[in-house]
Amino acid sequence: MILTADNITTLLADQDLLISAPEFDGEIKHLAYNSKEVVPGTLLFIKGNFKPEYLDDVIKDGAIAIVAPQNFESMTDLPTWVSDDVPAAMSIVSMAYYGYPQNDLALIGITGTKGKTSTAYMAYEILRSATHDKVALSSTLQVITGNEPKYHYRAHLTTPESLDLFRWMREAVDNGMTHMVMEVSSQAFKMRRVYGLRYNVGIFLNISPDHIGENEHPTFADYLAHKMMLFDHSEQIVLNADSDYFGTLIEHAALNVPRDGIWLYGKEDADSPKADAYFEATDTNLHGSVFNVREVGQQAQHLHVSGEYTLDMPGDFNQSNALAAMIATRLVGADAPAMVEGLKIVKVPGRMQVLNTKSHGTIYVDYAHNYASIAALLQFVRQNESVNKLTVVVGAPGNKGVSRRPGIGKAVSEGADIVYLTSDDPQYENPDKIADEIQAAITNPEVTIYRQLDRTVAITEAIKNAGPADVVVLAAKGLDEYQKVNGVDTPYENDWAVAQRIDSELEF
Ligand SMILES: CC(=O)N[C@H]1[C@@H](OP(=O)(O)OP(=O)(O)OC[C@H]2O[C@@H](n3ccc(=O)[nH]c3=O)[C@H](O)[C@@H]2O)O[C@H](CO)[C@@H](O)[C@@H]1O[C@H](C)C(=O)N[C@@H](C)C(=O)N[C@H](CCC(=O)O)C(=O)O
Ligand SMILES: Nc1ncnc2c1ncn2[C@@H]1O[C@H](COP(=O)(O)OP(=O)(O)OP(=O)(O)O)[C@@H](O)[C@H]1O
Repeated sequence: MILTADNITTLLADQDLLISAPEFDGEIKHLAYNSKEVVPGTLLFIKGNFKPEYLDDVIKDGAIAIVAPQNFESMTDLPTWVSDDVPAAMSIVSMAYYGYPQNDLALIGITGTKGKTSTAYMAYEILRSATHDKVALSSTLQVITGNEPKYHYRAHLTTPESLDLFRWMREAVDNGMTHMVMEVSSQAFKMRRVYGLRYNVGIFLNISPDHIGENEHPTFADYLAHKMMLFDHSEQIVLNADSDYFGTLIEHAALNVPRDGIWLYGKEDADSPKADAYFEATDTNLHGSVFNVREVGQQAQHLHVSGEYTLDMPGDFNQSNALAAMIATRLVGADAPAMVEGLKIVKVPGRMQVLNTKSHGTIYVDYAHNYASIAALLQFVRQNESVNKLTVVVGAPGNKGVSRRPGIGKAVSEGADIVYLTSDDPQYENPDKIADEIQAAITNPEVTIYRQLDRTVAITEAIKNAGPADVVVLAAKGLDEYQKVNGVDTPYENDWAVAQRIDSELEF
């Protein structure tokens, strides 16, 4: 793909993203936002904390022009488009460069404080069944643009940089994909990674205080405002009627989408506003769930999703995620048999993975790492009357999400019998101090607290001491295979592998 200098000037001017354009008539053969990705013919976008010294390599490696904020034009002789919003400019130029691949994809965008990845995999699996494998995925865990393993990429962000996103979308379209499911973080809206992109269906799962701090959102209001940008960019919206701040959410949604394009879902008997579709568990156990979906009112009857579904993932929050995925996929063409099939087989790596042991009860490996998700998980386990003791192994990362620590302690205090406070990516902080902060919020004297900063030893002890009717939750690290310590990714076996190994050693 090739863009001319005139194309770029016009694209940026049309979006009001241009301060000045260079005298230049070259052809752009490649785009990059990192100096290490520059090849001859590259247009480089200079954003974030780009260091002027990178420019030496950029010129040496053959960049022919840059899009940069003010002041950069004086640092280089390279032709420069000056913009006061380079990330937005990058999105607009990237989508054009890759030929607007979004126009050939039915696109579902998913946001929410919790459940984005789980819901994305559910929608992906339903659509795989509905479209005979013509669906792409962009999630925190993986990006999938085709069915062969070479088109499966490890993700580095929940929502990729726009340049990567549109390149992957192009690849998906070229691979014959007709649908795409993607997670859209509030940070992606804030950092303009999805600037100018519209979704056929936007799913809004829930919102609770999170992601507030350095490098994220300064306040909850800022977090909420950026999450609600999904409403401004979606043709239709699937909204959780049980979400906190529902009044604010529906008010904002209604400003952008007519009522017959807003689909509300909720839990049967929850004290929530009227929804179009409800779910209710008909059989829930520690390993999975069977649930019923009921449509209410005239609008909902177009959905045709009433009936009973089996989900191979436990937790009523996952039934809620599943109903959101069902409605959204219905709106882009999936039918009920595809939903039955997709939900029966869906697995989300590191989310609610269940290990049933012979003598040490049920073990969950789960990514829950803030108050809302740990509380929801422990509450779900508690609902099961056969559970004896509930043990949680948990820590919190260093230099990140500091505000989560008291929330983790509170959730443990409300729901656990035993807790092992341990390490979770301590980075440059002392994990013992992080554990102190979590422990300060465990006010329930009934909770037995152990401190074991070696995560592998903590998991070993927790499993060893659990009886056959107990549950052990290994929280917050999912299938991560490293601990971030002092800026280094230190190899770590992963919680699931440790649990399986300990269980087989104990049974032997
Ligand atoms: C605040 C934030 O979102 N920052 C992201 C942003 O940083 P940035 O633009 O300042 O980039 P930087 O790493 O400081 O580097 C500046 C520029 O120099 C370039 N560079 C860098 C090194 C070099 O040798 N040469 C070079 O050209 C980089 O490519 C970049 O364009 O762009 C970088 C990639 O270009 C991201 O890695 C980085 O995410 C950081 C790591 C991050 O932690 N982001 C989190 C907050 C985030 O985005 N999270 C959400 C999920 C939240 C949720 O769960 O809901 C997400 O969508 O992932
Ligand atoms: N709807 C929900 N409400 C509350 N908790 C949930 C919900 N869905 C999932 N969870 C819990 O949150 C954890 C993280 O889920 P998931 O990875 O799907 O969310 P996410 O929004 O992608 O998270 P993150 O932004 O932290 O990557 C799960 O392992 C589960 O414990």
